[in-house]
Amino acid sequence: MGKPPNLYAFSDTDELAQALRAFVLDAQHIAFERHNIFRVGVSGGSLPKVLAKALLEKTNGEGKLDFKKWEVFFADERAVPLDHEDSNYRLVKEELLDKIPAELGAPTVYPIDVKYLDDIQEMADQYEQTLVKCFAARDSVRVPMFDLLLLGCGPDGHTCSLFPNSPLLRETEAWVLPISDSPKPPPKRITLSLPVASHGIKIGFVATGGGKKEIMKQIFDTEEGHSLPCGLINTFAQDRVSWFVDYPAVEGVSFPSRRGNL
Ligand SMILES: O=C1O[C@H](COP(=O)(O)O)[C@@H](O)[C@H](O)[C@H]1O
Repeated sequence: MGKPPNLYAFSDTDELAQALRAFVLDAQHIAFERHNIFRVGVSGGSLPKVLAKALLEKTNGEGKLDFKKWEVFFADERAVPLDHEDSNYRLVKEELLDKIPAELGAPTVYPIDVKYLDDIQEMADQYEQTLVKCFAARDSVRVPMFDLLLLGCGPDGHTCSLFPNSPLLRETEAWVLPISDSPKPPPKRITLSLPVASHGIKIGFVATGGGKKEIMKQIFDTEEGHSLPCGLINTFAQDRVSWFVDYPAVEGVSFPSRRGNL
């Protein structure tokens, strides 16, 4: 596998959130040094709640989040209105964005263009154009490099809206892809392609709860797990990937996890 990903396990989500905060602060620091802006791709699902705990709860910890220099993009999004209960934007907004204290500044957020709810190819193309404008022209950058990608892992090993055995996993050119038959509802979505979802300076996965332990065993302990979407990102991005999990999610996993500390 080359350089293996980092697997950090914690006794509860409070501890996990503290470590995730340190990880995000580190990524922010690297990004500010690099280009004084912090480009983050976020997922929906269970991630926004844990992320909000990491970023909003007061800690004694060092480091300041400077949200006004953040640009927030969506690793995947469902083709629904932005206030719909299935919208990843709505989830991230309600869990995190709406709760950021004014003194920390407000990020620039890039939701999908809901004009294209009935044409997901066009929606994906438009979102790709958004990335092109923010990250530099497509001609000069083959694949955009996020400062930080924050991803989830479904119980089937999907991440973003890249599902196991999907032909979308073979895409090498497009940055953003439409999907019309997602096995998990709602069916119509857009997603970062695998090359983009693997192209973060840092990539953080968050997976919690016993419901994830079987898939974690597959991803980390089996050969077949390497071809699951999460496993492919581990393989491509190697030690740029860090997993933040709780003990129930790695019960029975043999791959070495570091307990409690980054
Ligand atoms: O459908 C989705 O699922 C994944 C995983 O969700 P989780 O609830 O198991 O963490 C999520 O990362 C993705 O953004 C979402 O659209």
